[in-house]
Amino acid sequence: MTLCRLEKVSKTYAMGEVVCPINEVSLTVDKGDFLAIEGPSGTGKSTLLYIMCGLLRPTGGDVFLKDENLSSLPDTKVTELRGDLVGFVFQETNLLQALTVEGNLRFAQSVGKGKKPDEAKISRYLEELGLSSRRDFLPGQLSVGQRRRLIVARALINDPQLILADEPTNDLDEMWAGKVMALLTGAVGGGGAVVMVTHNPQWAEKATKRYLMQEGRLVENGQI
Ligand SMILES: Nc1ncnc2c1ncn2[C@@H]1O[C@H](COP(=O)(O)OP(=O)(O)OP(=O)(O)O)[C@@H](O)[C@H]1O
Repeated sequence: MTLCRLEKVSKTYAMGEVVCPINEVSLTVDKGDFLAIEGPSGTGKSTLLYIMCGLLRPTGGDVFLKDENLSSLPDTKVTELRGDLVGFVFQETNLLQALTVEGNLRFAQSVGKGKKPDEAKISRYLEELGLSSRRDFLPGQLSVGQRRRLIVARALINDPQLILADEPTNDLDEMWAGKVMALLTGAVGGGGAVVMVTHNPQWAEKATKRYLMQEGRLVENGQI
């Protein structure tokens, strides 16, 4: 089953200089896929993930989440669809600074598809990601790596079918990076799909398909 499909998607930014990081990219993400996207800094990898879930509208082409063409939907509907289907591991740690670790996860549950608190699941993720002793801390009181793990927990807490992960192992030591990769792989095994942007070939090797972002195009098995 296809979870996300891009058809000849392009994106141009016009902030003085015109930049076209994405140029007629087509891609299909099916259940069971674990895609890694690699490529030099500034080549449009984050832009692509944002477009895939409707956080950013493309300049051209079509984006489908399941069977819904996002270009024909208003922002409110796109937000709803994204909440039902997608978990996003942001590269920037954009946590809610006034809420505790546990509060951030509870908030994510309240706006997610179930809209119900599930304390047992929160405790399980805190345990798995080594944050149990920090559950009452504010994000500003965490280490950078702990914040990264919280961002991962937040993305997974609603069991999304499609996980878009932007450099999810950044700031993590080998042990925690391995744990995050195991959670992502487990989500794929459980019937989901992952698209992961990474600069780390060791983790990219765990994917079922590898792509290189190069001059606005996605090249399968491309070499840096
Ligand atoms: N909001 C924006 N306005 C104008 N230009 C932008 C905007 N966002 C990104 N860009 C430009 O688009 C290009 C691609 O950026 P993007 O963040 O997608 O790259 P990336 O491959 O994810 O980079 P990195 O590996 O460093 O995270 C960059 O040249 C960047 O300057």
